[in-house]
Amino acid sequence: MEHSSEAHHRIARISAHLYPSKSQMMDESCKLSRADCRAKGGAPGFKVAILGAAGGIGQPLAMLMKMNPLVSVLHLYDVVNAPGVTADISHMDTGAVVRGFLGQAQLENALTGMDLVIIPAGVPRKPGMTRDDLFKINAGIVKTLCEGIAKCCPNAIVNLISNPVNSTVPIAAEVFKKAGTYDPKKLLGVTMLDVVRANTFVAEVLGLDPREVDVPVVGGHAGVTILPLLSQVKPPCHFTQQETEYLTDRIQNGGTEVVEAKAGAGSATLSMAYAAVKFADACLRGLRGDAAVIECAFVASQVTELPYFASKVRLGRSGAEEVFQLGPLNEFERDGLEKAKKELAGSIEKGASFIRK
Ligand SMILES: NC(=O)C1=CN([C@@H]2O[C@H](COP(=O)(O)OP(=O)(O)OC[C@H]3O[C@@H](n4cnc5c(N)ncnc54)[C@H](O)[C@@H]3O)[C@@H](O)[C@H]2O)C=CC1
Ligand SMILES: O=C([O-])CC(=O)C(=O)O
Repeated sequence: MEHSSEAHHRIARISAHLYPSKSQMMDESCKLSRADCRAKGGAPGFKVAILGAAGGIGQPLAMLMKMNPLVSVLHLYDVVNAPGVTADISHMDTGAVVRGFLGQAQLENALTGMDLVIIPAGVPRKPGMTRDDLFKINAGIVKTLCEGIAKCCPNAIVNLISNPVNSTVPIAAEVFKKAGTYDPKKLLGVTMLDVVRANTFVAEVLGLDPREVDVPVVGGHAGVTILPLLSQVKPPCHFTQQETEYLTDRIQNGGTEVVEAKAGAGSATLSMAYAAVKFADACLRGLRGDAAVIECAFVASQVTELPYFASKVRLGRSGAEEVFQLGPLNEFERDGLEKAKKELAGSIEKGASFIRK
C-alpha cells in the first residue's frame, strides 16, 4: 500500500497544477514550480521569435514551428493574447521550449538572443483593398519591431511577412541602416506563398504531384510584381499561351482569391503559415550549414536596377549568401518583368522614404 504522506504529496501536486489556490491551502511545501523542474531547455537547436504570434498567421505558424526539430526555443510575442497562445502551444510534446511575451514592454526580452525572427504582425486586407492600402498601419508596426531587432538581436535572420512586403522590406532595411546593424544577407521578405501557389496551380494544369513541381517566382509580392517564370518550371514542360495567361493571372491574384473567399474575415493564414514554416525551415537549414538550400525571397539585389528584388537565393550560415540571376526569359516574361519593375520601384521608394524622411 502506498505510504499515506506520499499519497498526500501526490494529490497536492496534481491539485497544484489544476487549482493553484486550493493546493496552497492543502500543502504549501509540496508545490512544484516550473523553475524547480529539471528541464533547463538546453536542447541543441535555434532560437526563433514570432512577432504577431497570436494572429491568423501567427497561431498556426507558432504551432508548426513548435513541431520543427531544428527549433530549441520559441518566443511568441504579440500585443494581445500571447499568454493564451503560449500556454496552449507549450503543451505540445515536442522539443522546443515556448515562452510568451505580451506588449511593447516585453519586446526586448522576446528578441534577446534570437537566431531567427519571423514577423507576421500587422493588419490584413479586406475585399477591395490592395496590399499597399495596409502601408499606413503596417509601416509603423514594422518600424517599431525592427528597432527592437536592431537593439536586441542585430545578428538574427529576419523573415518579413507583413504586407506590403514590397515596402516593408525597404522600411526594415532603413531602420537597420540607421541603427548601423544592416546586413543585407539577413533581411528576407517572404514570397514563399507565391511559390507554393505556383507549384500547386501548375501541378493542377499539368496533372502532376505538386511536390514534384518547382516554379521560380521573382519580382515582388503584390499583383503584377509577382512574376512566375513558367518557362523555367521543373520538371521541364510546355504551356499553351492560354495556360500561361491563366496561370500567371491566378498566381498574381492568389492572395485576392483568398481575401474574396474569406469575405471580410482576413487574408491567407493557413497556407501562409505553411509557406512561412517552409521558408523558415530553409533558413534554419542554411544556418546549420546545409549545402544547396535554395528558395525564392525578396532581398537586396543587383539582379535588376532595383535595390530589392525577389529571386532564387542560396541560404547559408549568414543568410542569403548568393542571389541568383533570373536566367533566360521568354517574351511574355520580359514584358511582365518591365511591368513588375515599374510598380516595384514606387513601392520600394515609398518604404525607404518612410524612414529616411
Ligand atoms: N507575405 C505574404 O505572403 C503574406 C503576408 N500577409 C500579411 O501578414 C500580416 C498578418 O496577417 P494575419 O495574421 O492574417 O493578420 P491578423 O490580424 O490575424 O494578425 C496580426 C497579428 O499582429 C498583431 N500585431 C499588431 N500590431 C502588432 C505589434 N505592434 N507588435 C506585435 N504584434 C502586433 C495583432 O495583435 C495580431 O495578433 C498582414 O499584413 C498580411 O497582409 C498575409 C498573407 C501572406
Ligand atoms: O493577399 C493578401 O493580402 C495576403 C497576401 O499577401 C497573400 O495571400 O499573398
